[in-house]
Amino acid sequence: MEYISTRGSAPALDFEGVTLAGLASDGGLYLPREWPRFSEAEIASMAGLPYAQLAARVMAPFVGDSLTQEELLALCEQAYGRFAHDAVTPLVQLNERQWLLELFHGPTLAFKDVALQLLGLLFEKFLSRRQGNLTIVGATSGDTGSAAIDAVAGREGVDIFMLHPNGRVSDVQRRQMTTVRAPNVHNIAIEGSFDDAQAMVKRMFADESMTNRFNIGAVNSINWARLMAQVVYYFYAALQFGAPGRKVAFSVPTGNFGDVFAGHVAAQMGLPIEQLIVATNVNDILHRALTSGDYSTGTVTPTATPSMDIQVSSNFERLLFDVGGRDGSAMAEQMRSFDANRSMQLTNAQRQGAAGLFASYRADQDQTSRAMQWAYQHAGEIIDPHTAVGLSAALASELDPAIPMVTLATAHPAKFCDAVERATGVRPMLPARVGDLFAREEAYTELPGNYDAVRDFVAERATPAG
Ligand SMILES: Cc1ncc(COP(=O)(O)O)c(C=O)c1O
Ligand SMILES: N[C@@H](CCOP(=O)(O)O)C(=O)O
Repeated sequence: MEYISTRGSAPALDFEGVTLAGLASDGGLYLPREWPRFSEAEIASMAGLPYAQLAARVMAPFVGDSLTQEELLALCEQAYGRFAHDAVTPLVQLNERQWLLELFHGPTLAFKDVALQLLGLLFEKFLSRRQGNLTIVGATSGDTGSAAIDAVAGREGVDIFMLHPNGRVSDVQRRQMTTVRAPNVHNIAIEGSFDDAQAMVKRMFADESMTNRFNIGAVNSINWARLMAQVVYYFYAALQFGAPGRKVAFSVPTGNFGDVFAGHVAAQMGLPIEQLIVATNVNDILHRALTSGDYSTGTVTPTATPSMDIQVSSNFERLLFDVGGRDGSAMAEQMRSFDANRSMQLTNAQRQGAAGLFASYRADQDQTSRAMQWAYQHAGEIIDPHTAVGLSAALASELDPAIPMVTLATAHPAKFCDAVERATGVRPMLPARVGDLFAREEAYTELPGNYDAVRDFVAERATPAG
């Protein structure tokens, strides 16, 4: 399998290469040169497979010859063996039409674990074949950080520097990052928003004073391997509803557009997905882009769904490239203009290409609270506010009610216990597997929202490439 950059001028790489590279050297994002496609018979033959086996089958075409099938299966069994539910990502029924796909049974209680548990093992495998160290630089609005730190803490040959927006993540999210004690883990709280942190991370990939000394790697969904692993649970859910013979729709709480792009990939691979709903909070740039073609940033508004307080959605570039004609130089020009103006118009091809599969929806705080209340009163389920944004969209959908509607439940409600308690009167408890989170000591460094300060901090502590 060969991977190309959305901006057309970075070298094509194989799976091992894109996993270690993260962002492409031209500033673009890698994706497969062509989508692999399963026949209906191949999809039917996946029904009933345990999660790890299904994962190895779905991901095999993307991995190519970077791993043998046995190696890939062994990594999947190790990664998904750490989940607290036998089904890994169980489906829960809310009523005759509405379902939740619970993605939060991993070690850090959010959907990020599904991909990051595997990515930590992939890094270890690929680094063992090469000499040298990897310096991971990541940005988080709360969940990627803890999942990535859990996945790489204490691993040989890897340092991780995780930037979170100071004061804009929940207490549980912050503590899940800052109470991990391992010499290779460095937490940085920066002044500003997630977008500011993400922009600094991308800048570091383009900074030769850093890339000449360090192998900079990515754990955010700019890394293709993250998205690849997220494709699997769309298959897992759809197969239970009778795919390939029956269609299914998904409502996806969206911020950086990684999770919902994984649904797009599943559809390209032959999964019968009728619709993907991009559900946003009031930071609704994606909803505006999909309904009017206007992709313009505003200021980021802090909400009770902090992990989705994002305006610049990295993976939207992958969609625009894919549905807009796969023209790397046009995409590079469009993104240059976006970077300069903080605003761009989608082309007709991009709008029409997206309209085939995607719908969008924006939930404000009241609608989010009402969805939490609805889940509790009608189905006895306590859900987190991010999931509630998705459920609000799912409940408002006018799609054919015969098509099952699956909302991705992206986080455990206890990660956002204050917001859940305000909406439902119930305070969810943290599962025992996160241990004594509030008794442990925190360690993190506060830095200004200034690239030079972050670069110097990383450069002083990271291990050179070797
Ligand atoms: C709990 C939760 N829900 C939803 C999202 C949005 O997912 P994505 O950024 O892949 O669109 C995030 C952050 O990524 C998250 O942490
Ligand atoms: N919501 C995310 C933001 C980063 O998104 P990613 O999927 O690109 O890592 C978070 O919780 O950190």
